[in-house]
Amino acid sequence: MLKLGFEENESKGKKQVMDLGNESEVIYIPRFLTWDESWKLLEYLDKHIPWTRPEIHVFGRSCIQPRDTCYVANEGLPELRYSGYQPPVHSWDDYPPLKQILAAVHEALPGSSFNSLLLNRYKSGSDYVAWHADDEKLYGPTPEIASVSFGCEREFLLRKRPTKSPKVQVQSSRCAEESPSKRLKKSNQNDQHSFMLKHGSLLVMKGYTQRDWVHSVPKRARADAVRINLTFRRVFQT
Ligand SMILES: O=C(O)CCC(=O)C(=O)O
Ligand SMILES: [Fe+2]
Repeated sequence: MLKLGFEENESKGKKQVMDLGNESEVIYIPRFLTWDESWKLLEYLDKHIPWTRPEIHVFGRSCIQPRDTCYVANEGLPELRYSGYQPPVHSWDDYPPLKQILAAVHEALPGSSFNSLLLNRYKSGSDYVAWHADDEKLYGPTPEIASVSFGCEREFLLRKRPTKSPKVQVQSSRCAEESPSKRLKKSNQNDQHSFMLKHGSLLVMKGYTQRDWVHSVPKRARADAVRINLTFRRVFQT
């Protein structure tokens, strides 16, 4: 099996470390994987992953998740459940390239040990993920989440949760429609951040980012090509 090389050098593009305050941090490495290996991986993932577009349930309403998804995890972990949906668990062994990407991510993030992976496929600019936090209990209080992107560049937004009555504005739904731009206008400059997630990039959310911030990938009319995103997570045994 070919090793995807993670080397700490200039060719990775500038590594950005963003301190969000209160022990929340985001790291962004634009050229984590090379352009060529990223195209091969995109092609492989598009073709071989058993994508589904499940029905999810939010606040008593059901809707079709506005993107394709697949879940891969180690055996014997507590099951993931979000928006009333429990994704079937697939095995790493059936998708060797996922293990290669996992190894490269582990190499880039010393001390990390991810045991699960949520994959998303955005077929076009009308696919999206609504504002949410990956704050499911099974990830613990300070989850490290490593996100690798392939294909069409899409905007990844981070927004601080309001300090008062946090539940009011935050959608735990990942399918609800809302206009991020309207909300963004109201908030402070330091309470919102945007990253154009490049083909082959790595973005890491750390510390209390899931407790204090929400994130989304909004619809974009002009994004006309497929994007695949992989988020590696560690599920804790209870
Ligand atoms: O596609 C992305 O960049 C983010 C996906 C995400 O936030 C999630 O799957 O929880
Ligand atoms: Fe997320």
